Amino acid sequence: MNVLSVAAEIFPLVKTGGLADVAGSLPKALKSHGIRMRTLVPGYPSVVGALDEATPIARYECLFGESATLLAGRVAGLELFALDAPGFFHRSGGPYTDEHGIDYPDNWKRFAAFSFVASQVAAGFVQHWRPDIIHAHDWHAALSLVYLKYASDVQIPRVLTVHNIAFQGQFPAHLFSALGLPDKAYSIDGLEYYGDLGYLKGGLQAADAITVVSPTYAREIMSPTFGMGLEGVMNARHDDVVGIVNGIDTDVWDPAADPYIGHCYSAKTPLPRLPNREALLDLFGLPQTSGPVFASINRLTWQKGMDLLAAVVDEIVALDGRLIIHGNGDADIEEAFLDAGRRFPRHIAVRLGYEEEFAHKIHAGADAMLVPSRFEPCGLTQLYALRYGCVPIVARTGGLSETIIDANVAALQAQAATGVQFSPVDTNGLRHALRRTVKLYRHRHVWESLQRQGMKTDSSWHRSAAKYAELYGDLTAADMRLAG
Ligand SMILES: Nc1ncnc2c1ncn2[C@@H]1O[C@H](COP(=O)(O)OP(=O)(O)O[C@H]2O[C@H](CO)[C@@H](O)[C@H](O)[C@H]2O)[C@@H](O)[C@H]1O
Repeated sequence: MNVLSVAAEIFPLVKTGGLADVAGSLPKALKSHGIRMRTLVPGYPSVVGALDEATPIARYECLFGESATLLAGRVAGLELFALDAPGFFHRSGGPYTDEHGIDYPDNWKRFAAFSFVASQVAAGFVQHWRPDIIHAHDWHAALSLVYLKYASDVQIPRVLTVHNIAFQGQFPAHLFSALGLPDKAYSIDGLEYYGDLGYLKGGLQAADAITVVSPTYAREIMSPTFGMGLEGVMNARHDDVVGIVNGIDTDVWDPAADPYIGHCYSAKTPLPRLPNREALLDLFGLPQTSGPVFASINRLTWQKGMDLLAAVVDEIVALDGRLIIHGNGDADIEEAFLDAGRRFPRHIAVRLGYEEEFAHKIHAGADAMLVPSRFEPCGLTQLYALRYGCVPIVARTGGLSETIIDANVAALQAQAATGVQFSPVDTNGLRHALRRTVKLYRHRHVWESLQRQGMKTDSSWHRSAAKYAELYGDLTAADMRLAG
């Protein structure tokens, strides 16, 4: 079976978060199910520059006002199509925002052009490669399903994955006429969204199946608290929604063969974490300690609850813990952590930005990974932490609640616990979780059991890839029944 995946990011070429990790690792995991997934991505310079033997397969003289070339090529075991449209994608900022973090004003057009081309590839535009399914990710690609449904003669089953319903691609309605879609696409069953255009909303309506990155989040976004305005659509599409937890790329995240860490180790020999811990404290300029080393590798945003963490740093200091922060995001949260680092230089170290190498070193050396998200569709950081024997301390929400087993009495007795969950997700809940964690940490055998159970957890794509394969199979079978 051939599947066209459509994503705005893909690891290792362009990444602002978990979407890239999933788009980069799912195709490999599907191979053993006989599925050949090729991914269309925007032709950012980092993508176009990395393509091996890039072959131009189509040329657009005027694609939404820009010239563009559709390229095919391979990178790191991935089969890619890249839409090389310099006017849209060769920019000095990030994939969606300029260097000041401001959304590009023409995002509506950039991702409409990208999605339009995706719909053409889905419809069999590329010689010798016809997809059986189109699988779009998040709002940047959602319009591809709308183009396919309303503006194509060829139809194939359409799948949309919601990685985070907070990002919806909402634009003024007057832009509709520039999208080249028939009028009927602007309706309550289509793109219309509270009088605006809703790219994600349109994709949710046009999809034959909607996947959400955990069953818990799939339920949560049917409520106003988490649905962010789309709860009505999610409820209406209820029968076509399936929650599938993300897997991780166990080749990229493997403490037994990680090129970024000084001392490799595995569940059988977890002791060598100690030199990694020492090296990590040195790297971040913190004194060595017998107290717990907490870390958080995160976007510094409200969603991730990083303002809550910044508000309780005094608790970590009082518990004689260390805290390592790596990430970037909202200016006030960045400043709150920098300030904490200045106030408690022996306890708190901050490195703004994001580098894969630091992320790996931190997972391999820290004792506990803090993930205090207010909502979390799935979450990958806690899965990487599990595999690295870095005990996850997570908010009880979304995918975090179903991937980490709380160290309650029953779970500890059964030797099943892998971390700490906390609720309510506020500063009191987080303070309580920190105190619980330190108590567990002081019981070496209990702590080592948490680490061992975590490292034994299978967070690979194994089970989840099978669920995607099953979904694709069901959709193509239904499609053939309709055609027959
Ligand atoms: N400041 C930063 N800049 C760049 N990268 C950073 C970063 N901080 C952390 N990262 C990295 O980005 C990834 C984070 O992925 P997550 O899944 O935890 O959250 P994210 O909100 O990005 O993804 C969304 O999509 C994924 C995939 O479906 C869901 O798991 C998740 O719940 C949902 O919010 C990790 O690889 C992490 O190391």
